[in-house]
Amino acid sequence: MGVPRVYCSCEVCMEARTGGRNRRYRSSALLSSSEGELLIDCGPEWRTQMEHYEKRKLGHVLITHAHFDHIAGLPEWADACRWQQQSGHVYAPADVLATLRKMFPWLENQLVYHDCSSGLQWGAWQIQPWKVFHGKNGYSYAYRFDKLADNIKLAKDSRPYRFAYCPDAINLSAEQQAPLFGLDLLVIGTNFYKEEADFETRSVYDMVEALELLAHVQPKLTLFTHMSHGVDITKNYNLPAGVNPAQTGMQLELG
Ligand SMILES: O=c1ccn([C@@H]2O[C@H](COP(=O)(O)O)[C@@H](O)[C@H]2O)c(=O)[nH]1
Repeated sequence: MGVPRVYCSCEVCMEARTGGRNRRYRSSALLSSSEGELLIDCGPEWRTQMEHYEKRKLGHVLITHAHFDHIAGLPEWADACRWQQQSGHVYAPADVLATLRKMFPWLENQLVYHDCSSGLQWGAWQIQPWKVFHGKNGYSYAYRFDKLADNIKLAKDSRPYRFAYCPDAINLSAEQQAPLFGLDLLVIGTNFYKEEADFETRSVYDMVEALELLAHVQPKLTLFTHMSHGVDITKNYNLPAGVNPAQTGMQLELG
């Protein structure tokens, strides 16, 4: 979630406006591989971030669900593609693509839609979507990324890298938790440290609930993303080893 919230003057939002450690964009990640770059979600800060990283081109975007904070950058990207006389490629399950068609009927002039319901191979990565409960907002998709074994012999007892990206979920069923086992890295959304609102009004895990999930699925490393003003990054939440809040611009070597 973006911080500061325009309507809010809480301590976290005020710190974001002044000190800036709590200033956060909507969640998104860029996967670089031998195949090129794949952006995961394309929110309203897409242009700001492209400018910040001095990037002029983007060819491929994977979408978790068609909510404003994950797709609002698509029209601007499509416009950039038009001026660069290139096609952009969007990957999402069929129902997400159908919603995008209704919301932005003109985008397919410039963007090519690919239904990835049955998975997608991206360079060394096998990518698989699965449906996750998104509370009052219905459902979203999460993605699991399994690195394909290459010719390099792996050390004994090691195996190719696996990670999952799950920004918008809450109260996952046992079946929905299954792809979260055996991960090297889990990126999971937590709006608040502890959210006090009624469960029926909520849509994303808080950190306290996510820590219970982590104790069960036991990823080697976890990054919390999608943090709203319910998380004060200047505070010490005494998170366990291997669990950290994500930071804008952070980079990780995957495997
Ligand atoms: O149907 C919907 C519901 C919400 N949104 C956008 O999602 C965020 C709020 O996200 P949470 O996942 O509930 O934290 C906000 O930007 C809404 O505008 C939507 O686009 N469509």
